[in-house]
Amino acid sequence: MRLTQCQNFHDFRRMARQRLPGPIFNYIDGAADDETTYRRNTDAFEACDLVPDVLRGVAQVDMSVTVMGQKLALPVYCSPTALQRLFHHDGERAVAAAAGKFGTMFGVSSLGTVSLEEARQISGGPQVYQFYFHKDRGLNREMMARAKTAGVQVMMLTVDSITGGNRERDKRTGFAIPFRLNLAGIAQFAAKPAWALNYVTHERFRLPQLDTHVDMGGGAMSISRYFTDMLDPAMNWDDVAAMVAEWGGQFCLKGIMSVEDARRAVDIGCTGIVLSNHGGRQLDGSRSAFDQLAEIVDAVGDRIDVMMDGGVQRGTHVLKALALGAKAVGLGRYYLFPLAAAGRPGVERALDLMRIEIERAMKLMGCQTVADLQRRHLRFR
Ligand SMILES: Cc1cc2nc3c(=O)[nH]c(=O)nc-3n(C[C@H](O)[C@H](O)[C@H](O)COP(=O)(O)O)c2cc1C
Repeated sequence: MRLTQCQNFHDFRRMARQRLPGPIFNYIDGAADDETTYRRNTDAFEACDLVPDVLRGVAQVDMSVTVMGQKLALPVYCSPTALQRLFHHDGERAVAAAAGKFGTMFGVSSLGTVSLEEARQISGGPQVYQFYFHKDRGLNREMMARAKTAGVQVMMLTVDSITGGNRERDKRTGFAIPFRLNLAGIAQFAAKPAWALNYVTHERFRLPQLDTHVDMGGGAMSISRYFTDMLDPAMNWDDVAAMVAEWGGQFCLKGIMSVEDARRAVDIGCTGIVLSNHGGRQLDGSRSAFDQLAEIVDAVGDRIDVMMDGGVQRGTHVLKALALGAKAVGLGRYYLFPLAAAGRPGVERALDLMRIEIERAMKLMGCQTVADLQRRHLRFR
């Protein structure tokens, strides 16, 4: 399969599956427990229909939005994801460059494989630093100071990962960092020699955000042990309030779902929240962000920027979320499969297809600007 044959999410996913060793494909594609939340994330968009206006003079369409003080040319951004150089040797470099080209925002994960400083130099677009809260408060402060020095515009604290989700596909393959593959996993790596060749002929795999704290080489600290040993399950609202004050800029919480928590985020001075269930990878059975969106927008939408992610595969999904009041929509696997399939050209093609789909759908909906999209354009079945 070739990149030019990829027309949508499913095509990119198929191409990524052909290229990646099974354990890595399943790490991206998988989710927690029975993966019910993962499935619902996309299905939720089918719960309502778009009701278009016509004859609205849509020769020019402006897709830009302003979210957390950042002007984005598109109402979608690349949500932070871990370990991107495992998926393609260019990893975050490819995503940062593609996001910059399309004038949108991208996130670098604490578990990113390219340094946030390097990503900042590659992309002209606004950058999010996705942060986990460590037991070591000094480390938290150090990481925020580092992000500030690098010129990161938005701090994003992930709050839905207080403990690791139950990813049974990874247990079956033995996927872990450092690799601890079982026999079946090793066989699947052997079946994809092109990936293996790229992996060994490019620079060593690193986690530059955590380099000095997590030893990947000797197998001393795996990612799951990073979660259990270094992150602080005692984190509470007071801890986060202190971080928000210390950062003193755009700060959002990723993984808020309840109205109660959304109000608290406003109270402690956050400028944004992302409704998210981590792509179904954490609490299986939790509600989808799209299902929960209207309730949250109604409660706090006039005081804080509400974003959402999870299951977005189409421009029309984005339009539905915007119509309910989301300020912008995060993409996860939508750009990860293209990254795995073809690196930077893959991510660029995916973002371009998304741009074309959003523009076309806005025209067909009779909307010149994102602000024209209203609740009245949606009817729930
Ligand atoms: C492979 C993978 C790695 C991820 N790594 C992180 C991470 O390091 N930090 C984080 O906050 N979210 C992470 N996420 C969650 C995404 O940021 C986003 O919330 C999710 O992918 C959205 O769902 P979608 O993939 O259906 O679009 C990850 C998701 C995937 C698929």
